[in-house]
Amino acid sequence: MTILSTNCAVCNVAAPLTCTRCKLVRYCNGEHQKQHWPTHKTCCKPFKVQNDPQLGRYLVATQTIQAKQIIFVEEPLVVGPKWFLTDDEKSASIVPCVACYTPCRINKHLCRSCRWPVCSISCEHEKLECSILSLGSPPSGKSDARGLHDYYRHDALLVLKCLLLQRQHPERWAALLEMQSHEEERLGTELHQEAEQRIVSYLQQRFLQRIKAAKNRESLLSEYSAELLHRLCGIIETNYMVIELATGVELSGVFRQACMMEHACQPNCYFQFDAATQRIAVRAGCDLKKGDHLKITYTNILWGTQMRQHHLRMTKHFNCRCSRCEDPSEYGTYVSAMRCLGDVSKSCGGIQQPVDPLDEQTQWKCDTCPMLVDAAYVSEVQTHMTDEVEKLLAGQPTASQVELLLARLSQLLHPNHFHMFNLKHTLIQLYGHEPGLELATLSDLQLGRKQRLCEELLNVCQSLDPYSIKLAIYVSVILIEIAHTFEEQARRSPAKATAQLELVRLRLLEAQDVVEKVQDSVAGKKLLEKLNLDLFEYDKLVLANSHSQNSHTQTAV
Ligand SMILES: C[S@@+](CC[C@H](N)C(=O)[O-])C[C@H]1O[C@@H](n2cnc3c(N)ncnc32)[C@H](O)[C@@H]1O
Repeated sequence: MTILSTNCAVCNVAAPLTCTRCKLVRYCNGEHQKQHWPTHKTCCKPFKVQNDPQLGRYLVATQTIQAKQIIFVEEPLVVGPKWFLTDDEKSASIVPCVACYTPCRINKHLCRSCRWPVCSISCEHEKLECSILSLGSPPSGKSDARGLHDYYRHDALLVLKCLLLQRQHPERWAALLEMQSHEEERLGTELHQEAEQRIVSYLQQRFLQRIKAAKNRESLLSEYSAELLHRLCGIIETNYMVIELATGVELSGVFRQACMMEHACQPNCYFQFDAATQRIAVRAGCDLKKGDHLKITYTNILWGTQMRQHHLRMTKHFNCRCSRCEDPSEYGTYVSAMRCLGDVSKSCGGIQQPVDPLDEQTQWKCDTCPMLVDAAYVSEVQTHMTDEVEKLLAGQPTASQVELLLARLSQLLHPNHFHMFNLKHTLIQLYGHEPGLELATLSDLQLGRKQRLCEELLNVCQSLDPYSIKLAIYVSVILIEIAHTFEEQARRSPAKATAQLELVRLRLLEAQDVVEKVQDSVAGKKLLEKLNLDLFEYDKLVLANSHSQNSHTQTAV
């Protein structure tokens, strides 16, 4: 993706100068820059940094900003391999190339100097990083998989890359150290212990402690104490942003300004990453007014309040007090709500919600009967269900298997509960696509169910994320599936076909607009391809429909 035009804003020729304030607009010469200023000043750098005792630094719009407008573009302070690996990734035989992050076999090609995995022998990486990694004792050719994984811990390299800034970019190093690290809150926590084992002792014992004895130590690093490494882990943990490349590779980056955006469970900004320049562009997700805070979501927007709060407390050390977190019904979606089972004498079927959603230990009360249940009970039920849902979805289930689990969970959960949401989102992609359940073979009842499920899911998404920022992929899938049901209905009832086809067109265009935000991700790219095919199919249907309408008219005449 090219984020910005590289041409002059006045005459559109290749332009070497950039507006020094916003760094967004280019000019071929100073004359054109001056000439453009009266127009450009109305939108140049439309935000400022502010400070608050609770939020720390945060960003505020200083003027109206239109939806999708780029608010700022910036280079990273540091970018490196994915910061948190899943268990499967920790023991995978495919790892990111130490130089360019292209996935490569762990023991196929190794950098000639440091002996770390590279995608090809000619792919070179940064010299200082290579010199430090060269101090290690790489596993021999005979090492088993465990030995290789213990040594090549690419998830520790982001901290090493931070350390390198001391020498490579002192100004970036200073900016990095200004970032919030929550060092004190981390002490004694699991996060701290994990960082000690995964990063700090690993980097120190394998590489950094060998600097003192190195012949070229003067040219390496001077500061690498355990305390400093822990501080860097805290800075990364508090601030890192996930960057998904078009290849599917996930990186982690720390950005001076973008990382100042505060968290809200309903975001109003989103960002796109340009792999070629490594720059990030922050865009408005909706129209913003002067004084609006620029907000992104640090956690999973589809989780219920208790899970989001827990995650934010554990990893970012704050209690979110946003309007969604304060609302027991979560904007009327009930994505955390449980079904009340009543007591031994009487069943109920009411809805149970947290009395105080901001309190982890809160009781949950029924909206119909006096029943109260403990947070521990709710948490146990949810954990059990997480296991069941994850297990089922990991195994590529059939529609009838998903329906069975849905029916079972519906005894205990609100129809919009996030577990139900996940199952239903899978189901809408099975009805119409599973062998034997293709659109044409669905009964009217099944087609109606698909459509109702789509509408329910869309309502939840629009309440939680009205600008389809975090849920762009989910929403595009739903819109595409709604379009499929309308298309099938058009095929089934020729009398209503013209009206149904218009609905298909509207839903597909809506999906196209939403998917634009995530067009650089693997899922976004796939959806765009699917949308193009669907639009082609739509055109064919419109043509066929107009032929059949014409022939009807002629027959009637
Ligand atoms: C990515 S940093 C944001 C920049 C940070 N405020 C600074 O001054 O560097 C994340 C940290 O900002 C604070 N923060 C962000 N959003 C917040 C919110 N909605 N409520 C309270 N604190 C928040 C928390 O301390 C969090 O760990």
